[in-house]
Amino acid sequence: MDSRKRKEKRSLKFIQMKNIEWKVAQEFEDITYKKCNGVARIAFNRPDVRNAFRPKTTSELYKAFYDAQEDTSIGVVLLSAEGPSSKDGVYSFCSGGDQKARGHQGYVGEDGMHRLNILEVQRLIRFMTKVVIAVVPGWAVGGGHSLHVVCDLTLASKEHAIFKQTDADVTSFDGGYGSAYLAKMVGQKKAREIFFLGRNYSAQDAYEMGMVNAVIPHDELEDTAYEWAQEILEKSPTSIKMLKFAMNLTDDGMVGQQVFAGEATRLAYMTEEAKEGRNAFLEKRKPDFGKNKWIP
Ligand SMILES: CC(C)(COP(=O)(O)OP(=O)(O)OC[C@H]1O[C@@H](n2cnc3c(N)ncnc32)[C@H](O)[C@@H]1OP(=O)(O)O)[C@@H](O)C(=O)NCCC(=O)NCCSC(=O)CCC(=O)c1ccccc1C(=O)O
Repeated sequence: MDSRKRKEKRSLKFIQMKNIEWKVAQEFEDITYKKCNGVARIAFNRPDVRNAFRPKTTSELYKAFYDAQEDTSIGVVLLSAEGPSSKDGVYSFCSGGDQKARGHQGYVGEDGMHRLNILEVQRLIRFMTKVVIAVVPGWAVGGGHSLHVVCDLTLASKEHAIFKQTDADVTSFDGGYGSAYLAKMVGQKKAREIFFLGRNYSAQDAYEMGMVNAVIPHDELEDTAYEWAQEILEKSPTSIKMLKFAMNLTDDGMVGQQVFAGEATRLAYMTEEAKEGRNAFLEKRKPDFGKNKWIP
């Protein structure tokens, strides 16, 4: 493509970007959930407590992510946050588990049950067939930090994003994606530093470590995330899904293999060979898979 065509394409994208008309997909209390042109935007909405999650939040997150997964018009999900805080104007992505909701065995919801259900949200993000982009406008702390780690991509506010791991301050430890996968991303020494010292890291620090894809001026963060989503949506859905699961596979053990193989089975189902296998069974005859089909 010549540079003129590339410029035209970019300006078309810019027009599309400026015409973002988010439509509310479902009303929730602790999150907002909107959709526009193949993109779902799920955002924490407790800015006054730095977007800490309580059981209601995680259950709403799960419902919204599940809906986005089931919606065939959606290819990319932005996990973002509303804000800033009405109390002090500070921006947050998420500050992890709401310590006020923490009980003896987990986080206690309105039903009185002690739960650890942010891990279910993490698994849904990890195993869903759509790309999930963490859009970090401010603090990403504790379980909020782990959430950005588990997302496929992370975009961070140049001015306000701060990455910090406080798990070891409050006797919590995300021993799964939050730490072990982080170590794959930034290296063992750096991951240990992040968890053992609990320091603050800027968007630029996080970018240099390899846990953030791009540092974006705050005012352009949401539009840029939408633009990245639109670029992804131009690609082959099958390729994107298989690439995500291929990259997950080695870190996810047998479950990673299962998820990848499940999608490979779906591709096999779509062949004439598979249809013949099914039809032969239903017609109570021997399948005829044909000759010269054993391609090298
Ligand atoms: C995020 C901070 C560093 C921001 O600091 P600062 O800007 O100075 O703001 P503050 O004045 O501290 O906070 C403003 C306001 O918000 C309230 N708040 C902030 N964070 C939380 C929180 N996590 N829970 C409850 N409330 C919070 C704070 O109290 C203030 O309220 P006021 O009423 O205005 O006083 C800083 O706030 C901070 O360090 N926050 C705590 C971060 C933290 O430790 N988070 C928990 C880490 S552990 C975790 O996330 C569990 C993850 C998890 O769920 C999990 C992981 C692995 C296995 C299982 C599980 C599981 O399911 O449990």
